[in-house]
Amino acid sequence: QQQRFYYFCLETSGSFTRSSTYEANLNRVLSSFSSNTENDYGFYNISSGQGSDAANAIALCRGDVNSGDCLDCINNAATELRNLCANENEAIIGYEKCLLRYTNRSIFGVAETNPSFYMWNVNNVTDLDAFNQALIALMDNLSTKASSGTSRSKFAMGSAEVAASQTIYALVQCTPDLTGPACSSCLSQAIALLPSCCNSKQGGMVFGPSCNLRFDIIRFYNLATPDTPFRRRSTPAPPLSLPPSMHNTKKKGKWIIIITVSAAAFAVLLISSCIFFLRVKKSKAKAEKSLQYDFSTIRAATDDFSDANKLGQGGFGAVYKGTIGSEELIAVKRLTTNSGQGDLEFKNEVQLVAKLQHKNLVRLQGFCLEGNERLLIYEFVPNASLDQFLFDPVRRAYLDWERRHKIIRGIAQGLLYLHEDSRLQIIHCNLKASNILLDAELNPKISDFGMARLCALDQTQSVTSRIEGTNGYMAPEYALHGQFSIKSDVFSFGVLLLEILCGQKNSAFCVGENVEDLLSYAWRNWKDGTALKLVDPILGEAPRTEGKFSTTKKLPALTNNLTRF
Ligand SMILES: Nc1ncnc2c1ncn2[C@@H]1O[C@H](COP(=O)(O)OP(=O)(O)OP(=O)(O)O)[C@@H](O)[C@H]1O
Repeated sequence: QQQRFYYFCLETSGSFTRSSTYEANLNRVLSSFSSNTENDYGFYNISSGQGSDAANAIALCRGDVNSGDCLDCINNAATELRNLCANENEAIIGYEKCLLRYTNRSIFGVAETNPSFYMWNVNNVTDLDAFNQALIALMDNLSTKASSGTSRSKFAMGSAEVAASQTIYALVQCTPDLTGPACSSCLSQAIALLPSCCNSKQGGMVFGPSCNLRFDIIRFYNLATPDTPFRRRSTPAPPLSLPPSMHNTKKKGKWIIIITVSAAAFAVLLISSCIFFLRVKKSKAKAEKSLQYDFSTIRAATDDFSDANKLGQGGFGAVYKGTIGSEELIAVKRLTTNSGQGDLEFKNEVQLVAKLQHKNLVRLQGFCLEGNERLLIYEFVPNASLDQFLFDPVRRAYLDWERRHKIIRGIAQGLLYLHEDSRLQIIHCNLKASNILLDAELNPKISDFGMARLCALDQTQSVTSRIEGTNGYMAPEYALHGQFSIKSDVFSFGVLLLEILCGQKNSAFCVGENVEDLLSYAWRNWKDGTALKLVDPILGEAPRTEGKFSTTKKLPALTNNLTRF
């Protein structure tokens, strides 16, 4: 069983339709790994098709993995990625032992650093300064090795002593199609992420499409000699032995050698530390800059926060529609919550939440911070929120069972990502129909996740006061004792699911003329074996034998691109 670390379904490269030429090419590419045995250095680069229908895939196994495990990992990745990413042209998945990406763009030989992903070991190191020094030197050393002209595999692994009792083990790797300088620059950017991801941690990993690195205080790789042909790499390398001349060195000579080496090592460490921290500072400033918007730009984009552009008012502030340039649509949340959070903390939190990207999450594009103004800039999602469809007697008819089912699946996938698959576990705490936005194809996107972090609020207080404890989405232990966990989100998801199924608000549920409590009604009918009574009559009479509902009523046709009602 392979351990999956991350995956991204990338919407930026567009999507394909079922049975399209691109889909056929993609399937061909993904099924050809097993037949392609020429995989020196565990690297595959396979393409099928021409022009915009071309599917290009790259797969790379960790440099110490043998070819059998490598193929198993890649084939499993191909199957999983196709299941996880329904129809995006581009996607990437990473496991402990391999990564796989496909796209309709030409990617061979191109160094790419986005999307990146990192993880860390939760345990802290004891002597931070000594650890960092050893780590920086080791990473720089491995990075030089992997990107040097002699390294055809673009892979290097090794270890460094922190103290007599502690060793750091690390590996770095680029896809072998990169040139040496491209590999070196890719690895520098990955190394520059270490302080923000893994500072003071005993282990960490940074993954990007073209390069990755990992370190730990436990040896996690197989001992093997880098640059031996890939298929022979399962043999352990012989232990290192000192050159005979050194065994014979007299004590005095030994001391000289040690001092010389130490002085040189110290100089290297000093220089690499300076370069390392400069790099980190530069890359952090760059990332912040690209996320930060000027207030004047947003004011112009929203026509000075005009009422005409106001999309609604939520617990954290009003939301406005805006247009940047001639066509980029954004949604701007003008925060009113005065959390007392410092500017730096706010920026850091935005950086973290902006990295959470999934097709079923509303993308946080940036922020604005000027004087008392704090704005969050999101992608604009054109079809408003689920409640505005589901609880509207006319628009509800657009949501046939197929669409509702797709919405439920999407919400579940987005929530799973927040709970389990993202680098930062997020408990939403306020999952409800108005926080599910619908895009032009009625795909659901969860909004308002990470708000407790962005407003530095105590999650219990903020959410209870905003929900006022009565809206029925909260798990009992949360409503009564303020205890929240991913399980409380699952409870809210269950309530939302029932609402989608019956097409009525939990807080205003009626059976005929009688006002009832949706959860009690659902439970009673479930126990009595009459659960179908819950189903929205608009969906038709009964589910088919395989458990799918079908619509008996002819619904008004949806336009390709629904606009906001
Ligand atoms: N990214 C977006 N694109 C389009 N519309 C949005 C976007 N974000 C929010 N909206 C709209 O703005 C309105 C207010 O959203 P907001 O999330 O602030 O409030 P809410 O969900 O009603 O309340 P709460 O703060 O409790 O979550 C909603 O009607 C929503 O449809």
